Amino acid sequence: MTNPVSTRYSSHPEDFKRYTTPEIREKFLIEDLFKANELTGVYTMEDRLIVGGIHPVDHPVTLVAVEQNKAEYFLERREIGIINVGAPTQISVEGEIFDLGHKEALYIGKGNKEVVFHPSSSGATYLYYNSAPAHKSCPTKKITTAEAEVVTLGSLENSNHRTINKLLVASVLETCQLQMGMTELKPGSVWNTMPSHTHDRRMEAYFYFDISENNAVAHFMGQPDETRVVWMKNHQAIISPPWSIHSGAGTSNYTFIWGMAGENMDYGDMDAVKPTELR
Ligand SMILES: O=C(O)C(=O)C[C@H](O)C(=O)CO
Ligand SMILES: [Zn+2]
Repeated sequence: MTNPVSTRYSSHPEDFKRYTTPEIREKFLIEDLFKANELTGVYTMEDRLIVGGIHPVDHPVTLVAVEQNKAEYFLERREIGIINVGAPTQISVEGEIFDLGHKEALYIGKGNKEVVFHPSSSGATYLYYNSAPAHKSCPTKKITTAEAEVVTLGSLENSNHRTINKLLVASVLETCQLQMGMTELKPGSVWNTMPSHTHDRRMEAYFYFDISENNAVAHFMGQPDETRVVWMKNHQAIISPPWSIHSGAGTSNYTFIWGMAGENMDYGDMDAVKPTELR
């Protein structure tokens, strides 16, 4: 069987400035996350995060080690966070069943051998995941938006009114280095992460969804003094190296999942950049 997870190497910010649009898309954009009855992924050398999708259609999908792990099983030295962006479904971990509703998250700690993703009985199953190396086993836990740390930022006047649901963060549960959450833009607002920021201590990945038909998101990346744009469609993800801003403006409102790994677990550790400082 071919390896369902491909490798992407890290880029130097000076090299990034010389990339063409197709090169930026090839190195950072992840276009086809969901394939029927498969787990797909990209293993980025940016903090070794694996970013991917699981799409069980007519039979369950099992989490198995990929070539990059060189391990007996996927979670031998890793943790994983999964957010359901499709119909309510079930995930079994060492035989224990977790019911995962739309926009709910499941954290599974290092050391769990048997993880099975089941097709939903009530619609299409789309599970988005991030996985990071882990040094110890933290308890497996489901987190709903009611259990998340929720903050509302921005305003309609600034077109950036949004709710940040911090699902898998240190204030909600214990993880080794993974942090994940979901930001929902209010109707009429289109800007995420504006004012923007970088955090050299952590890389980040964004996954855009709930983008309605014929709409798209212009995702901005690069060092603050020399940015580039990547046009993104529904169900696409993008890798943000630690030196890069990660902001987006949609042609309509949308939702996205952010995930981070790296040096610290402090969600608020960001180096803010004013809109007037961007180039
Ligand atoms: O809209 C936002 O602002 C975000 O969602 C920001 C992300 O959570 C982020 O970049 C965390 O570092
Ligand atoms: Zn960030």
